[in-house]
Amino acid sequence: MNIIETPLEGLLVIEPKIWEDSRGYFYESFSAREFAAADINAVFVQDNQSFSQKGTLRGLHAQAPPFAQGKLVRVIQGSALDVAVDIRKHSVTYGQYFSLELTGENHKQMWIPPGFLHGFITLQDDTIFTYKVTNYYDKNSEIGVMWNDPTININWTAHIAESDLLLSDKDLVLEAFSSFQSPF
Ligand SMILES: Cc1cn([C@H]2C[C@H](O)[C@@H](COP(=O)(O)OP(=O)(O)O[C@H]3O[C@H](C)C(=O)[C@H](O)[C@H]3O)O2)c(=O)[nH]c1=O
Repeated sequence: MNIIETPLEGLLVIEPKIWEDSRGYFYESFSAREFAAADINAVFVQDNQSFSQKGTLRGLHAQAPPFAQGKLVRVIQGSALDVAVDIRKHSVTYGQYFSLELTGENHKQMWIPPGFLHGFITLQDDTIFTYKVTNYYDKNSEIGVMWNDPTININWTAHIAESDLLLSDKDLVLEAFSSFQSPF
């Protein structure tokens, strides 16, 4: 697998080796041996999967310590613009984001260590988004910032009209970044 660093220290793009033949394709979607060889410190305890129609925006979410999660994210079917926001208080890139289109065709993944808000917007109907996490879900540890916070200023809607967005009630009332107290 190819590992590509991003401008946010620790946040990585992973391009697995794809084996294609007349039947289709095969690839190792995760290898603890490859992660160890790349010195990526991650022990996964839970896999998540969500199914969304085009224009669904989930985020910006994280879990606070001691339930902070590292996430290995990918799209199995469809496509999504995936976004990670650095909320490590002492990071030189605090408040900055990185985004990448993950699709069922490009097989790209993102390793998002603890200390980042995560979210995505789906760009096609019937998009299946799946990810491995390094800690269990803990509802009381959930933290979040509004998807359209003007300080972070994520360009979500280059592909989707804002009027077509689908968000949960929870995601309509998350915090403003200006008042957000990061626990990282
Ligand atoms: C996250 C989670 C949720 N749930 C249950 C509890 C909720 O009633 C229901 C739907 O959860 P939610 O609306 O929070 O799902 P998303 O909006 O996709 O949340 C995720 O969105 C962004 C993209 C993330 O990176 C996080 O993993 C997560 O916050 O699933 C569980 O049982 N286990 C879990 O790990």
